[in-house]
Amino acid sequence: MTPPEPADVTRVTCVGAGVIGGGWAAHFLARGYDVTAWDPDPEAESKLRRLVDAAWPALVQLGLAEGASRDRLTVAPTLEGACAEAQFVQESAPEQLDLKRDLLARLDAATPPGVVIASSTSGYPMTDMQTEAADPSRLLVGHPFNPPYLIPLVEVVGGERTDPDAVAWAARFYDTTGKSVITMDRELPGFIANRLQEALWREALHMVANGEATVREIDDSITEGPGLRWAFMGPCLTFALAGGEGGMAHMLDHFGPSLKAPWTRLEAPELDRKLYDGMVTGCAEAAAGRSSADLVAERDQGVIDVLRATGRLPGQPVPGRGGAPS
Ligand SMILES: NC(=O)C1=CN([C@@H]2O[C@H](COP(=O)(O)OP(=O)(O)OC[C@H]3O[C@@H](n4cnc5c(N)ncnc54)[C@H](O)[C@@H]3O)[C@@H](O)[C@H]2O)C=CC1
Ligand SMILES: C[N+](C)(C)CC(=O)CC(=O)[O-]
Repeated sequence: MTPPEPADVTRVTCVGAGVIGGGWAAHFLARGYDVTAWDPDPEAESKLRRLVDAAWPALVQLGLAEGASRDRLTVAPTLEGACAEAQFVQESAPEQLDLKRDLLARLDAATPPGVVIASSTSGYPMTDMQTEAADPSRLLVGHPFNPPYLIPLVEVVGGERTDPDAVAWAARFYDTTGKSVITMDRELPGFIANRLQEALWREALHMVANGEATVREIDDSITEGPGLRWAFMGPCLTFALAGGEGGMAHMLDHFGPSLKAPWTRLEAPELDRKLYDGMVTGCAEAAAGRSSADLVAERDQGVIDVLRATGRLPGQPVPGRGGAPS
């Protein structure tokens, strides 16, 4: 059986309904889909509905699709029931390889033939996860960014046994739902964005472990500095401007040698108790009394303000900037 045309999809299933599965559910609901969720946690439904309720004001600001409603969310009692009529499945279960392998095989068995099944994994190659499925050809990675209902990017990539047509279908489907898609033609652990984020994160952990900087200084160094540029211009083009009229060529001539300077320490630090506690305490200090719900609301408003200011709200196309959500 072939999957429906991406534009004809009306029903989406989200398996695993935590931070990311719930965020995907909010995204699809806001875009006017019927969403069925399944999660083995008995508390999952109340957590999911709380997450969707917290996300909804931001989604209303962005503009809901015609017919979009939180009433179109159903929580199924079984995985099989959740998948029986799915036209697309987004898996967002915990990041454990054996769990993903078994779960993807179960999803494959429960989902109508031809329907594409995407994993939200943050870094496992699909080749390593599709090993147990009877039909691995429809399994692929659709890696989102938190929160999936606001951050446009999704990285799409198949495994060795994925049908390229399934990858192309998923890219078109995500695009239809308003996501900004990067389709990768090969597997890289961590894909593109997490490979970049991981380098920054590793250095942040080293600085905290060594007492070189506090959590707050690290966060301020990005939000008051490079992060302002990165919202609309990537690190490569930004650094080309560091070369003045000479552009990237002058930038490389000038600063190339510092690539060999000990600015970075590429081995991951040991995540021992001291570092763990230092990060947790440092984040509590940086939150300065704001609850997790306060921070989610602040983040959501901040992302919307940035999207608006940089012309990336629906219907705000800006020349030279790809991937505006529709
Ligand atoms: N948290 C983040 O910032 C991001 C996470 N991801 C990926 O999304 C996936 C989910 O991560 P989170 O939502 O952060 O985790 P989470 O811990 O918030 O949620 C995971 C959910 O999966 C459920 N679950 C447990 N066992 C399950 C099973 N066998 N089948 C189905 N569901 C099961 C849990 O009850 C929980 O509700 C992971 O693969 C992660 O790497 C991707 C992008 C960003
Ligand atoms: C922390 N994380 C590695 C799970 C983050 C991601 O995968 C993407 C994101 O939201 O930054």
